[in-house]
Amino acid sequence: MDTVQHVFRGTFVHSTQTCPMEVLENHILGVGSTGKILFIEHAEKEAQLALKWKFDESKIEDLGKNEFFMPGMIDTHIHAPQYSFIGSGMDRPLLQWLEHITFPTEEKFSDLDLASNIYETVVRRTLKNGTTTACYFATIHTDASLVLADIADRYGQRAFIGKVCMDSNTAYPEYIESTEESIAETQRFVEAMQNMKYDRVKPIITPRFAVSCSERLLCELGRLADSYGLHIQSHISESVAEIQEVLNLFPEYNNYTEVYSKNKLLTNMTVMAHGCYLTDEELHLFRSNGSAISHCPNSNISLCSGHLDVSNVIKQKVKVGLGTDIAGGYSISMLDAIRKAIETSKILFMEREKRRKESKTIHNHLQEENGMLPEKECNCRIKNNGKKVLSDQEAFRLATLGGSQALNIDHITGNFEINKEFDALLISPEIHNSPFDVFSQFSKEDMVQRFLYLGDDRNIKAVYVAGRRVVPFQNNS
Ligand SMILES: Nc1nc2[nH]cnc2c(=O)[nH]1
Ligand SMILES: [Zn+2]
Repeated sequence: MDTVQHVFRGTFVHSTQTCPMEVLENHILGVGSTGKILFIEHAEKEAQLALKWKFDESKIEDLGKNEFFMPGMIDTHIHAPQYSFIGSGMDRPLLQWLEHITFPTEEKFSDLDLASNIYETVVRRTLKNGTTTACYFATIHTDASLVLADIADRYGQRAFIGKVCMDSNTAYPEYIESTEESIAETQRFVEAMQNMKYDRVKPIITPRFAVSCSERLLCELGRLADSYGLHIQSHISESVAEIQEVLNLFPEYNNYTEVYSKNKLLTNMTVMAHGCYLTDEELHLFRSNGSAISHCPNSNISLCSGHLDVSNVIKQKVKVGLGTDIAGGYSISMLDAIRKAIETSKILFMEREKRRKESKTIHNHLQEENGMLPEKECNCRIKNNGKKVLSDQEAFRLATLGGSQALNIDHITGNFEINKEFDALLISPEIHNSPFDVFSQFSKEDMVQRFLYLGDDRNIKAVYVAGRRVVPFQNNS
């Protein structure tokens, strides 16, 4: 029997398959020596649990008043080198932004000192903001990508690391590899990562996007992913100009999704960023292949790329998580991704309503809504009840359990179910300098909601990955 490493008593908030946000008050959670959750029960069972798991009740760590644990957040799409220009260059559309800002910056990451410096900063910053798992794009440089892996491991962050592959770049030909080089270097990267035997840092096959990859490269990367049993990440249907470019480059394919699927890049271990313009037919292919979408709402807005209708993605039963897409997105915080996902959903709802109201009389509209009364005439939350707007709870689930499903690691992390690893954030709403206020009438649900909308890293008192406290940072990291 595993020995108990930590026992916490207090409030635990998480998502399950059936409930987007479950608030467990006065509970007790035990973490074993391997970092796995051994039990989570109502605190009235304390004595029984102490007997069964052989721990001393005086060792229980009590949470402060109004504090709670939530699962660590999962950033399913982030470009580590782009942290060096975060919050700048937001006035260009995607393809121009890549050519003029992104590629010239990434090219410089052949310099290992630069890479090490930026990568250490990004790992620290993401961890401090509660990202316990990050799915990173690095650059085309193998050795610098290995540096990122090493830093993530040293700080204890759970991570996927992608050495970026691109053998076609007419926009900025200085930043490119040959097809053979890209394949050989990917193999070298994967084998070097496997030799390191990191516990929680894994390689991920990373064709940048179809615009910058030849068909042969895509095909060989699909083969490599298959033969090594690896995860895959890329971009898809982010902007209209990008889609047009893909259709020009790959005229023999019916749509963007087919370019990846026919090259074995759309598997149940694939996460594709954006997907703003995917048709239901393409979403169907995602679903049947078990592939996921990383919804990156900040980036979609910042680069004026488009909007993803995440409610439709959920309705089509496609796996979906959230991503910051640094530096297309300007915020490192997954709390921002939660907020922007909700706001995008509201914008889409209002646009739909506007179109509907323009084309129909109010009378017809109400009939179509199954007799639902207009908002003024009833008390119900018409938008959420009508399932038209992403709820706060659902957005919370996307940032935690949804991300773990998207990355196919939901058997390991994503919530506080027994046997999963304890990836968790200790949230303290009443910390000194808190960005929001707590009033006496607040329920625990109110507290969580205020944190999601108003909180920041100041409220994240501690971060745990697999039971190990990784924030505040330890001396060796
Ligand atoms: N947002 C974003 N989209 C891309 N498509 C190809 N590369 C990129 C990138 O670095 N960022
Ligand atoms: Zn991206």
